[in-house]
Amino acid sequence: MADSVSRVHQAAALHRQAAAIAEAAATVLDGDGPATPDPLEQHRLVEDLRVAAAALAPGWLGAPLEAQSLNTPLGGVFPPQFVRLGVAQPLDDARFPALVPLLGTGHLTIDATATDSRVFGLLRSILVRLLAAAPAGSLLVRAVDGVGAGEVFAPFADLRDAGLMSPPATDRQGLRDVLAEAEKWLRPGRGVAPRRSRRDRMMLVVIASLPEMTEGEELRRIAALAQQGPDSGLHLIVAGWPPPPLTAETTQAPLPRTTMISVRNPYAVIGDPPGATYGSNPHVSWLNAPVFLDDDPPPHLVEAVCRELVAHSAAASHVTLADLLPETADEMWAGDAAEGLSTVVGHDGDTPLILRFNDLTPHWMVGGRSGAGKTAFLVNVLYGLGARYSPGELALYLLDFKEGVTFAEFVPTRRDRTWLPHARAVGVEADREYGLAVLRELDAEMARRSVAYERAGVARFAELRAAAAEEGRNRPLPRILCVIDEFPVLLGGADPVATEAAALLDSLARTGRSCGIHLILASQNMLLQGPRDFFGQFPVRIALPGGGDVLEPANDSAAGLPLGTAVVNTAGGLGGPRGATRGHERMVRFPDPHADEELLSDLRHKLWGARNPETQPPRVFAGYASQHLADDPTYRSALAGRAARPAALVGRALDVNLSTAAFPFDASPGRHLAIFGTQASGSEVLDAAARSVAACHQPRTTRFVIASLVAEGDRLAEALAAEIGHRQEVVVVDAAGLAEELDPQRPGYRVVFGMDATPPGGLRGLEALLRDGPGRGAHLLSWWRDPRRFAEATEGAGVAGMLFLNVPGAEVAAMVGRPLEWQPRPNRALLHDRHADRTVTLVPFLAPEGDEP
Ligand SMILES: Nc1ncnc2c1ncn2[C@@H]1O[C@H](COP(=O)(O)OP(=O)(O)OP(=O)(O)O)[C@@H](O)[C@H]1O
Repeated sequence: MADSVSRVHQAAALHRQAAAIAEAAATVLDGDGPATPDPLEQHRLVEDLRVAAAALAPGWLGAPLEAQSLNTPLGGVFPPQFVRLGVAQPLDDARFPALVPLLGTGHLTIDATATDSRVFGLLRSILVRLLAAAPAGSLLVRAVDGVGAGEVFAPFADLRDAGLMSPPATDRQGLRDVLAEAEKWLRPGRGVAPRRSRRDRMMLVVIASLPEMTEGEELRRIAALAQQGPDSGLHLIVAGWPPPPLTAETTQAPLPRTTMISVRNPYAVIGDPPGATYGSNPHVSWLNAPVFLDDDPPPHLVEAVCRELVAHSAAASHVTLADLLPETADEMWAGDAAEGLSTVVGHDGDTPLILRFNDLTPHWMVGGRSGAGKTAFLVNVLYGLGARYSPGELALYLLDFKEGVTFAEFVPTRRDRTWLPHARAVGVEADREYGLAVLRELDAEMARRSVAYERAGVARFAELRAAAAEEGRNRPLPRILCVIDEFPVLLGGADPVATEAAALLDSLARTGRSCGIHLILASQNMLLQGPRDFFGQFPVRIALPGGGDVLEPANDSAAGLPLGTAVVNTAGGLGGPRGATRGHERMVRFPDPHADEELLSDLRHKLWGARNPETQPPRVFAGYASQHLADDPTYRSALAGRAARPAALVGRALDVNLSTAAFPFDASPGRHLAIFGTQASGSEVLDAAARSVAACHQPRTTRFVIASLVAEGDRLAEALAAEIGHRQEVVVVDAAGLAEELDPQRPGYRVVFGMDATPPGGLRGLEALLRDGPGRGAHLLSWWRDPRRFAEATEGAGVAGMLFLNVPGAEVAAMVGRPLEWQPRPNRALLHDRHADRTVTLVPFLAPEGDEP
């Protein structure tokens, strides 16, 4: 620190000295003075200027790059203030480096774009100088090149992974994104007392050429950034400014706080820098000597600088999953959750940052754009906790509402049968209904715990656990952590699911803390516009790249974060005074847990191996997965002869247990099942329903009549007849045969594929069968592609069980007789039982063929 202060003092002294020399030189260089300057005197001054330039722009900033040694060390004073643009040549044989102040002062504009080879070379040489001279990682470059497709920035591409340079924006939207990021970089709270700069990073926006169609709006934003930027460490280099005016609207003044370069042939003229002048003559506002701009730097030089910066960033960011885990094997599962849970979430320099779930920091919120490493961060936290606390101390409920695999690694798969033993329920690409069911389960657990508090007469979770231990309960009460990725999906939409989910989340957020129930809500799009006091329950805010929204609007500390870093704030995102450090905010680096798959896999196997062998695997809901009758536990127990009464099993309900959705048959009139939907999956659900009913009956105790009236049903009907034929009497009929079989006096099941295709007159017996059949053990299981045909045929004779596939909500409402919450979507169905007045959304049973990967 003292070192850098003294270096700043030194630079300031050099600056004063150089300014004095420049002033003396200017008198002579202002060639339009009355007397022709003495060449000898000019040579002497040029020499003085060279000395001054070497002091102001040492090393990388001012040396000729073609002669620059690769061994010149990188880094130096922050910020590198002066940078060389080229060589000024007042006389044929007298030259000195032409410098401008840029970082820490203002901006640079060039009146030609990088399509001019001199500008092209200049931009690269300025970039390599600044990147090499600034302390590694302290200069973030945002690049725009509307015309040249980013070619000028190509040699710097390696800096992208280190987060130091963005991929060049090449169109108007890209420009807007860059401007938006730069605007975020601006310090808020202008107009309040100036604060000491806390930033140790600067942002440099380099526009090599504006995209076509750039409009007045963007140009104004650039001008506004130029006005406000320097106070916040934001600087611009704009080539092609002012842009050629297309309309009065796009006519632009020079940018404020800017040194302007005007490219002539073969030299350039450099205007006065902001707030200063090169000359003493008030009529001359430029450096009164032609300047030959620096050429494109040697490629190996750029490459070497980039390589070293990337290596530096990799070394600085080298945190591995092992750094977040307990150090020794003895510490595995040694944690006691009575007072809270804690884990290391990342490293601040060399210091591990420990975060907690306890009374003070009960819930966390995580924000970051897509690809910012949210999954990585959450997976780290889950393994960190899973390694420290046993499943008896910590239970996990994991919900992911986006397409992706955030939590898929915690559940058993065909390839790897292990699972994270703490996981109780895992939803991958979960449905909102499933999310709601999980919240209900947590709410019920919270209610049970609240009652236990009252009974035990205690107020704190640790006391509750102690009381339970005294009562001789040998298992401690675990803390529960529920992680919800993309939680806005659950709360989105103005429907009853959203309303109930919001109420449950609110109650969990408020009351959960005292019951040992904790939440992590994550999203790429925070919109913290819900009730303020709801978000107030989340004191821990973690901002990953692009996730600054989780912080207070006035807190800009997450601007420009590279991948693998996060701002962790434990004061609800509050910024607070820009002091040297903020006690409640840290920037940490965190690893990509999947960088070392072997370590990860070993860890999961170790945790799984240590579980109580009686632990059940988590209940898993994978939104995209099909469900099959053959895997269903209720069906299996029916096959084993344990069915209490016949029921058609049609799918798995969207509840936490994925319970089997069943339609039971009894003797009440109307006890039949009708399946609706044009999709052929209707025939598959009917097939599952018929198989399951057959399984519920002891062999040779009932009779099945099977008819397929549509081509889509033929194959299934045939296979079904063969299958059921092993256990029960089966008759396969055509439309005419079916008409005969619609006889309520004959017990048994009629299974009809495509019943809407019955020829006219073929449904005459239907009404009687529907009404009187059940009393005699006769039931109809049918699939209708067209619900209207069903309505006409049944004419109000009730069918109690209706299962809807791709049937619009309005039609469902008309058939059920009242509105129901239903949006038809792939792989989902709605089952309504009129008698029980129950409706469930479910994943229907499909035939196993065809949908397996
Ligand atoms: N700390 C890290 N260091 C380096 N690479 C990382 C780090 N964290 C994540 N990554 C990589 O970045 C990519 C995106 O990470 P991740 O999937 O975690 O992001 P995400 O925010 O969950 O994205 P999405 O929301 O789109 O799923 C992955 O390829 C991952 O390997």
